[in-house]
Amino acid sequence: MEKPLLPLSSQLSLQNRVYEVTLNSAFLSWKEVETRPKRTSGNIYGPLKAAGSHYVPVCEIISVQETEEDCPSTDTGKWHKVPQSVAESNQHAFTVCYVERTQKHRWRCSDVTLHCTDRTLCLQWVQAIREQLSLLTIRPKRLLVYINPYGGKHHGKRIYEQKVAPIFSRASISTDVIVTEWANHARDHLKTEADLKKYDGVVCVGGDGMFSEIIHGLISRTQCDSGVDQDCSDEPLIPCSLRIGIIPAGSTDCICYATVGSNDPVTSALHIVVGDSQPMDVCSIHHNNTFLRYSVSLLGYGFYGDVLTDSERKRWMGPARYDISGVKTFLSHRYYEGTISFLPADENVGTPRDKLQCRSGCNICRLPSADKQVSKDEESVSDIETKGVWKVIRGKFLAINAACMSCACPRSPKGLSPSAHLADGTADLILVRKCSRFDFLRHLLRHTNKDDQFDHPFVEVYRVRQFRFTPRYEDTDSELDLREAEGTGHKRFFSQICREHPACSCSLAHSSWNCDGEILPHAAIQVRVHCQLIKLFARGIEEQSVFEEPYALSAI
Ligand SMILES: Nc1ncnc2c1ncn2[C@@H]1O[C@H](COP(=O)(O)OP(=O)(O)OP(=O)(O)O)[C@@H](O)[C@H]1O
Ligand SMILES: CCCCCCCCCCCCC/C=C/[C@@H](O)[C@H](CO)NC(=O)CCCCC
Ligand SMILES: [Ca+2]
Repeated sequence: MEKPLLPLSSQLSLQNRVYEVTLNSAFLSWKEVETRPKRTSGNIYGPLKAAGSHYVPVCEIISVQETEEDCPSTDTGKWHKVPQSVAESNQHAFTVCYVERTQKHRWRCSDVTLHCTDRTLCLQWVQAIREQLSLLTIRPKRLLVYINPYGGKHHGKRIYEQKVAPIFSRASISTDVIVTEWANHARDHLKTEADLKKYDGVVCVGGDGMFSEIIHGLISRTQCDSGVDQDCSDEPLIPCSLRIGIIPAGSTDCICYATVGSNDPVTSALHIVVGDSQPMDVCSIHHNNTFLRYSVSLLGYGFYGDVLTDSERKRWMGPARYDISGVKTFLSHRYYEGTISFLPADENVGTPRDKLQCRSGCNICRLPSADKQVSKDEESVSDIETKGVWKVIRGKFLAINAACMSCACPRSPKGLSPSAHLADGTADLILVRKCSRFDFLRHLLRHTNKDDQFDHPFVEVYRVRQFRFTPRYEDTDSELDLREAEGTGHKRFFSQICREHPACSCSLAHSSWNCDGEILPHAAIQVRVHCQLIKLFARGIEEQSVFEEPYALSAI
């Protein structure tokens, strides 16, 4: 068959109505054709108004296939599939599967089956659409999938098999699937074993902790292959080339929610299929000259560190563990002393309180940042950063949080820092100073409603590129001793007394850092944001108008 020329246009039928169907390089459209009813006793009724126009962007078509029509069997009267070749002439049809937007940023697969008068026309349509799809080279063809069977409510395997695998197979994506057998299985496999050249992306089925494993594996592998020493906190890191898809199956699923707008496995699978790409910042965390971990969502000392420490003992409860530990930690109302020093970001990346939320195609994330200029100017990141002025803040804090992105999640739909950006090379540093329980509750509750959680005299927020934290107890050896001692009732008693009587020079009160849901082994840390170090199969949260009026005719 000859190569079909575009635009291709035919009159095809859909649910017994005739449609003008057109394919060009951007859209597939179908529009009902004006029809005149048959003449009866010389009267003409009409013309009837043309109704129902539909536009599907080619980049949102998932697949096309020739359709097998259902016909009644002559002997049994039951319905069964008849291969297209033996079907009646008008029953030649093809089905196009495409993305449909529903509520709350969710995507669904929708189908349209168009009937042709003959098979040649039908095959011409299938071929033309397939050809357009083959031009979309950003779409992944081969994926490496890791499933954490124990994330969230332990539904990861079922979610993948029932909701995601059928979509991948419909989109002709081939997969190698690994169901993890131990913690850090995925990380270590990516770091040392996986033949990454075979794949166009990596898919993570699980929660934020599982995603963290994947990025640690990929980032370490990339640095190792390029000879970059991760222990050296000054050295710029090499961006990872493979994109990562997240199929949410965890307890918080904040990275998925904040990059897609929902924690829905089908939506995430469709963002992977269409080959979306969203760059993301990553924080590196060092203790002296030792690399500790990477973080993309929350780095929290004090309140969120304590919630996590307590909730780890309650893993068996599933996602509810965070609510129980949250209430317990809130009631304990502990505060911590320490010093934060930070390097503020330039003004042109906005401020944490400017209410300019990061959305699909965000202008702030497209600005060249200090980090991104490095290769152009042949100037090292540290040269640029030392030109800034470090600020130092000392005090008593209930919480010290750093968010590289909004950290929106079902618990807090606007997130920990609603105006933080996914890919601007900065993090928002939030300091919650010691205040009353009542005030802290008001602050926490504002994460769940429209009020500004930073609009309190005891809360400060800064947009930063780097920061350091030193707890008041300085001696790192005693830090470890304390951790070991915490288990004994005797020490816990004295530690409590010391917290409540700060005049006592012991200063035993200490917390831990919650790093994307993992506890860090040190409290004294140095953090630096690496602009756009990784890429996800996502596009950021779409503006609501895209959902309300998809492809309004006036816009085309
Ligand atoms: N096969 C496995 N057995 C035990 N632990 C695993 C396995 N695979 C992965 N893990 C670990 O399980 C931890 C939790 O996983 P995950 O993030 O998927 O779920 P979650 O903690 O319920 O969700 P969230 O991180 O969103 O709060 C991760 O730290 C990961 O390293
Ligand atoms: C009394 C009302 C209180 C309401 C408070 C709501 C505040 C919610 C802000 C949520 C911010 C989540 C940030 C994401 C953190 C993840 O990297 C991490 C791993 O999944 N999850 C937690 O640490 C789990 C953190 C859970 C905290 C409760
Ligand atoms: Ca950022």
